Amino acid sequence: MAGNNNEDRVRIGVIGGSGIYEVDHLKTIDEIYYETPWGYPSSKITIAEDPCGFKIAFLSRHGKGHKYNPSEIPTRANLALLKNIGVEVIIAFSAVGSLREEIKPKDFVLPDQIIDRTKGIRPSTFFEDGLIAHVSFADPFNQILSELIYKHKNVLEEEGSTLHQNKTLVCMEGPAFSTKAESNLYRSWGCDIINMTAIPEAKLAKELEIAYQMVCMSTDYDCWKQGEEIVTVEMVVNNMTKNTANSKKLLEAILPDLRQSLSDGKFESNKGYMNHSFITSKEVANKEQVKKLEFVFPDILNRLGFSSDWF
Ligand SMILES: CSC[C@H]1O[C@H](OP(=O)(O)O)[C@H](O)[C@@H]1O
Ligand SMILES: Nc1ncnc2[nH]cnc12
Repeated sequence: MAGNNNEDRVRIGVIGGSGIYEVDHLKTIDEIYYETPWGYPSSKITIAEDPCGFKIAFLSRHGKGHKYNPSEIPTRANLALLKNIGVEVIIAFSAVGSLREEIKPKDFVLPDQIIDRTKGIRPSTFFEDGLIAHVSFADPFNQILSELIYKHKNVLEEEGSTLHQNKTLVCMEGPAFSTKAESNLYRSWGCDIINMTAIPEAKLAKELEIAYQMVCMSTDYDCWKQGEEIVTVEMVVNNMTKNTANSKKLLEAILPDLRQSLSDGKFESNKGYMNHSFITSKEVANKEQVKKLEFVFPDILNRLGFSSDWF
C-alpha cells in the first residue's frame, strides 16, 4: 500500500470533478480509504498505474455517483489524505461555465487567479482552534504546473479544443447557478470562468505546500449570453461526457513530463514557506490541534518545536 514511506510515495494526485469519477483507462493497483483528523474523504483514493508503470492517486471530489454538493465536500479530509500518502502535486479537474465569448463549450482553461464568492460556510483552513498560521494566497495556482500542462495543448487542439491559460475564475457557493445580474457582474469584474469548487480546495492545497493547478473544462455560457441556452445540469453533463475523453488524453500526455519534473526537483521552490507561516507561540498552542496537524505536517511541527510529546 502507498504510504508515507519515501520509496512507495505516490507523488501526483488527480482530483476528478463533475463527470470524472474514475480513471478507468489506467490500471488500478490499490485503494486507500481511512479517516483523517478532519473526517473521511469524499471517496476512496485509487492508486492507478499508467502503461509505463507510473502511479497516480485519484480522488473523486463529489464521491462516486456525485453525492456531495459543492458546499458539503469534505475538502480538508480529501487534501489531508492525499498529503498523508505523500502527494506533492495535484491536477484538479473542474467543469466550469464560460463568461467569455472566446472560451467555447468544450474548451479547456488553466486559471491563474480566483475571486472567492463562497459564503464562508465551508471550512477553509487547517489552522484554527489555538494553532494559527497564515499563508500567502496571492497566486492560488502553481505556475510551473500550469506551464507544464500548457506545453501539451496540441493534444487538445487535435481534438478541436483550445487550451486557454492565465484566466480568472470566480468560485460561487451554489448549488443553484447564478442570476443573469451576477453573471454580468462577474464579467464586469474581469472574471473569465465560473465554478463552485476552487475554494477551499486551492486554499487548503496552498496550506499543505502542495503544488496545485485546476484544469477547467468549459461546459456552458452560464446565463449571460443572449441567444445561448441557459446552463442546466443536462448541458454540463453532456459536454463533460465529450470532455472526459479529452481530459484523459491530456493527463496521459502530461504524466511523463510531470514525473521528470518531479525527479528534477522542479517543484522544490513550492516548499518551505510553511516554516515561516506559524504565528502561535508554543506556550499557548492547543495540543489537540498540534496532534491533528501532525497528520499533514510531521516534520515542520517538530522542527518548530511543537510536539505531541506533550501528551
Ligand atoms: C454539475 S454542474 C455544477 C458543478 O459542476 C462543477 O463541479 P466540479 O468543479 O467538481 O467539476 C461546479 O464546480 C459545480 O460543483
Ligand atoms: N455555469 C456554471 N456555474 C457554476 N459552476 C458551473 N460548472 C459548470 N458550469 C457552471
